[in-house]
Amino acid sequence: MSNSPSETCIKLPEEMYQKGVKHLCENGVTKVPEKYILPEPERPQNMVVDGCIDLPVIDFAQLQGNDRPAVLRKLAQACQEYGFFRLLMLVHACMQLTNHGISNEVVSKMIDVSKRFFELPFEEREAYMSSNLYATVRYGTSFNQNNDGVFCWRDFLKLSCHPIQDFLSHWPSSPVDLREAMGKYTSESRELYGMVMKAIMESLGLVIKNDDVILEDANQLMMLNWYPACPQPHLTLGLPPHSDYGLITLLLQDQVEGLQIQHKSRWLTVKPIPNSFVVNIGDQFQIFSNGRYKSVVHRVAVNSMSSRLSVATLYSLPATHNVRPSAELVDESNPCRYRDTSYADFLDFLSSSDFKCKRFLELRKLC
Ligand SMILES: O=C(O)CCC(=O)C(=O)O
Ligand SMILES: [Fe+2]
Repeated sequence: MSNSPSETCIKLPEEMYQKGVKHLCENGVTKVPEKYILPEPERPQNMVVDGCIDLPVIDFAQLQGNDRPAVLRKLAQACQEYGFFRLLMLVHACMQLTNHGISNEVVSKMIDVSKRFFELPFEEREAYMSSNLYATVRYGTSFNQNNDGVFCWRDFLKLSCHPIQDFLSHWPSSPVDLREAMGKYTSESRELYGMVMKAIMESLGLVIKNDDVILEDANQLMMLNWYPACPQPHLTLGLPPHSDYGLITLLLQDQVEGLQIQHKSRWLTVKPIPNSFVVNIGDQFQIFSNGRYKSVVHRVAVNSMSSRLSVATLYSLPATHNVRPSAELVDESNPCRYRDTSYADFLDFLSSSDFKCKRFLELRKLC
């Protein structure tokens, strides 16, 4: 399909776009407005999509059991080759797992209450809108609505989560069960993060103590992403190609597919599978591992049939900490590959970047 001829292109006042995609759809938009239409080469159907990817599966029960060394080897391979893996929470439906980090009930309540948040009347959601990137509770749209030339087909609610007692009372009070359901999810997700991070460190041959800053003080941020069903999904994207900034991201998604990862120059769709999380390495961990583990570019496609929800919990070093390659992973044959990076460097990048440049890591490379 060619770029839509201007006479058929919908153009709306800028403030309409700032209110988000859900608001547009609620106001009867039946075609994708010009603001969301990507240049032809960047449209999803013009980049090779090569089917689905079976991400390496890390079975949480096995990771906690006698097979740990073998699972850690698999984990190392997944982080080197894909930068992504699937964390399977339950192996057999009938098996009672203890210590498995997060319960099905907490996960399904989290998905349910998130969907109900996005279904609230616009006036209620709007109360949390802010263009301030530092806001600890922020409802917004697109990737970076302050800068994006072309907008993405996504609305989001961003919540700071750690320490929870500092933030819970600022989170939306509607739906009435939001704070309780998301508070529980946040705490259980953090437990899971601790176990996953210890395993990732161990897979690199590193030991991490419970009071290490990476465990105890890691910043925790939750991104609730809502991708409304889109009348012309071939023209736009839910999220543009990007890598995540932090250490690792734990991604929970509903049953609608949309996430695609770049692997050997191809775009591959990650099928949603119940009882599992998708875990990916972020830029900070690529730097920390001196390039051993990969922070992989991914994006989100939208579709005309269903809206989609995902909850990305991003763990990163506290804003006061610089990230640099671990001394234990630097030697003569593995020279230091990245310059020291502060959170301020990242925010500078974020506020200056546009839709086409989402590769913060490239700017931090030494060789
Ligand atoms: O919606 C998804 O599947 C991915 C979301 C994502 O990449 C992000 O929030 O950084
Ligand atoms: Fe992401």
